[in-house]
Amino acid sequence: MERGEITGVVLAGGLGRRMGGVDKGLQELDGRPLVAHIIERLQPQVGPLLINANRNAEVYARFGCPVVADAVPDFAGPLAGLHAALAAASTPWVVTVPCDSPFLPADLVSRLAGAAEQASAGVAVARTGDQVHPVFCLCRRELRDHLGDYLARGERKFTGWYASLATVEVAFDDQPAAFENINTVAELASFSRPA
Ligand SMILES: Nc1nc2c(ncn2[C@@H]2O[C@H](COP(=O)(O)OP(=O)(O)OP(=O)(O)O)[C@@H](O)[C@H]2O)c(=O)[nH]1
Repeated sequence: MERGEITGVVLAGGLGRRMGGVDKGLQELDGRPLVAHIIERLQPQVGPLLINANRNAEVYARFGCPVVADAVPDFAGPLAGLHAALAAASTPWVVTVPCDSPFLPADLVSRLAGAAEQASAGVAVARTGDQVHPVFCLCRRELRDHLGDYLARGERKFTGWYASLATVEVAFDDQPAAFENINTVAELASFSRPA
């Protein structure tokens, strides 16, 4: 799979409750919004980029890529963001990353893509140790309707969605710190780049 066949999606559509309800993707780390850190890491790994956000669309638009909101109402979780991205993307593959893991692996997409191809899987997700990180998800665009049906049934769990699909988990045990995420104001204040 070529890099240009993959749309990168920054998931920034959450409510940020543990941070007091702020728009997490716009909170600053080292003087720049989290979303800017993510774009810097993700852009070289993909073709087109999208931001998925449910608030402050005009602010996110300043980062130079299309902004898409969830179609499923009421903050249905990150799967709603993936669904919105699958509907908006024009490439055969989409990869999502959360807005709150600013030092995501530089080889994230190539490793997910290589594993998906090798296993003929439609979904590839990252894992470190026993912990699966389903919001780091590469998936085929043609799974949009399958995901739409799942959400329409009121289902919300990421792992439940892909359980019935050909899926591969890709171990990143060489760089677990790259998956650390920021949930609270205190974590934002003390967050540092992995060694
Ligand atoms: N599109 C979309 N993305 C979401 C939604 N909820 C969470 N996310 C994203 O999923 C990723 C992980 O989010 P969490 O930290 O679990 O949720 P959050 O809303 O950001 O923060 P909390 O409310 O503190 O849990 C982040 O990138 C969020 O932006 C949602 O309802 N819609």
